[in-house]
Amino acid sequence: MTLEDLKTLIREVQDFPKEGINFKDITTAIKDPNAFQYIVDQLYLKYKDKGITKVAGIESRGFIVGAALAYKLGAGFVLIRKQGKLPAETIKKTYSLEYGEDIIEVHKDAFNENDVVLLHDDLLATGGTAKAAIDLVREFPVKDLLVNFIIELSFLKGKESIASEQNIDVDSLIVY
Ligand SMILES: O=P(O)(O)OC[C@H]1O[C@H](OP(=O)(O)OP(=O)(O)O)[C@H](O)[C@@H]1O
Ligand SMILES: Nc1ncnc2[nH]cnc12
Repeated sequence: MTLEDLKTLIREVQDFPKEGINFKDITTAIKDPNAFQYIVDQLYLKYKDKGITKVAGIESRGFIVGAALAYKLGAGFVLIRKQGKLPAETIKKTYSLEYGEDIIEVHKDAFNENDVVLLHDDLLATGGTAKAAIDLVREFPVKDLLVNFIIELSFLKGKESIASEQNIDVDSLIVY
């Protein structure tokens, strides 16, 4: 498996969920055992020496590889969820994304001062979701925060909007 092989396994669906959106569908990649293993292994190689204590995955597509990666790194896993799904006390952020608006939240006891957090999602588009998730993690006194995506849509400038102002290590496996 190579990055080029992986790219061919990501399906593009035109006009989903709205007209004008070219949706990058990872389901066709992660159902392939070699591709799924390749994604997790590539991210593991990048982060294995960074002292990551917790991977925080963004609902829902950020849970899939995020949880596998946390297991492989020997880290814990934290759920950043859409509003109303987490049972205990939370903190929340409203955000806009490429095709709408939403609220995400995380449990108030999710992180502590010993944590080096790797925030993970499948895809970076406008950066609205990631920025809200970064703001959530930044409410905790964590040691460090790194951010990772499987896919970045660079023409939407999401990386600029999250990395430049906040000086954060942001990386993506595939850039379109
Ligand atoms: O950079 P942005 O413009 O904010 O868009 C990126 C977000 O959009 C998608 O999630 P979606 O809200 O569709 O939810 P899902 O993972 O549950 O499908 C994707 O998984 C990212 O979380
Ligand atoms: N174009 C896109 N494809 C898949 N997920 C997305 N989330 C936001 N924009 C997206």
